[in-house]
Amino acid sequence: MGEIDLAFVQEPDHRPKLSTMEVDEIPVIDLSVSGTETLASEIGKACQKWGFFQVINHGVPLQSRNRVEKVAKAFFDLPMEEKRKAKRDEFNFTGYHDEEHTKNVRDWKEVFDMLIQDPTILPASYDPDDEEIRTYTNKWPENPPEFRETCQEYCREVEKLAFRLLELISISLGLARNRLSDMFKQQTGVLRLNYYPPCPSPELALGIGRHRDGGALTVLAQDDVDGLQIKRQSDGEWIPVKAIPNAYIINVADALQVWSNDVYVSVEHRVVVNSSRQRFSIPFPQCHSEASRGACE
Ligand SMILES: O=C(O)CCC(=O)C(=O)O
Ligand SMILES: [Fe+2]
Repeated sequence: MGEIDLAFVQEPDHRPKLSTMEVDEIPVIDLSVSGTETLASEIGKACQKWGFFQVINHGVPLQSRNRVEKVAKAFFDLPMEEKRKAKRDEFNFTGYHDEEHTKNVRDWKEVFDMLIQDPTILPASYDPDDEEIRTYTNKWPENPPEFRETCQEYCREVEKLAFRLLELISISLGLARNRLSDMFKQQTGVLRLNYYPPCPSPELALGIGRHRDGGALTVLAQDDVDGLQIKRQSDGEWIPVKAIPNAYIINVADALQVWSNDVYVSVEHRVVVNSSRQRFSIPFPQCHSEASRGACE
């Protein structure tokens, strides 16, 4: 089957069409202009119709984002044996990983996962009667030396944006401003660095197969290489999300769909790879332990 391992090959129905179609439909919301009520209403409409929107003038310092992008590139550029020193293991899911599967097909990507709250204490199982807990800690690479501090600083900045968005979403649902954000005093999210290397058969594989995100919402930074596609609700077509420099892509995740009684939608998305350019993205999921257990109010 061509030049890639069969483990990466999608079933024919799920292979991407590598068209150059560009669609500019997903709402772009400027967080610096309108008043709170207007913003909440725009966001609410986007969450209903698309489950996705982009934000500009969002308050995350560009310097902090540039720095984290730089250390991510430097880390994934390291030789494989160096990256594997920070590899995930069976006891701790943090660190480097290059064997993730989505829907049983291997993704064409490498990732680095770090806990936003270190240590993070989580229930040992999804069984609500199981009292056992597990403690997880971060695994940091030695190189680049500024990796840890840079990522931690970025997490603090992007978390402020995630909380602001949760407040606006709460207002948009007719709830008190802090109704949703109050559930996140105990943060259990994992900041992920995604690296998609060039792929010799981009018509057969995906950077990430189709999926919906867990948690409440995801705040995603992507670079200038397109690749993210979402499944349009109106007709089930896969449409690309155009990268706007320095914007964030926000998507409703599963817990928010449940909390909104299915008014807001957690939409399927995937990542298409290409044969010439590498791509980087950084998702920040807003999660908490009840959401990650699936036990939502
Ligand atoms: O790389 C992207 O643009 C999307 C990443 C994503 O969907 C995920 O990590 O869940
Ligand atoms: Fe995702």
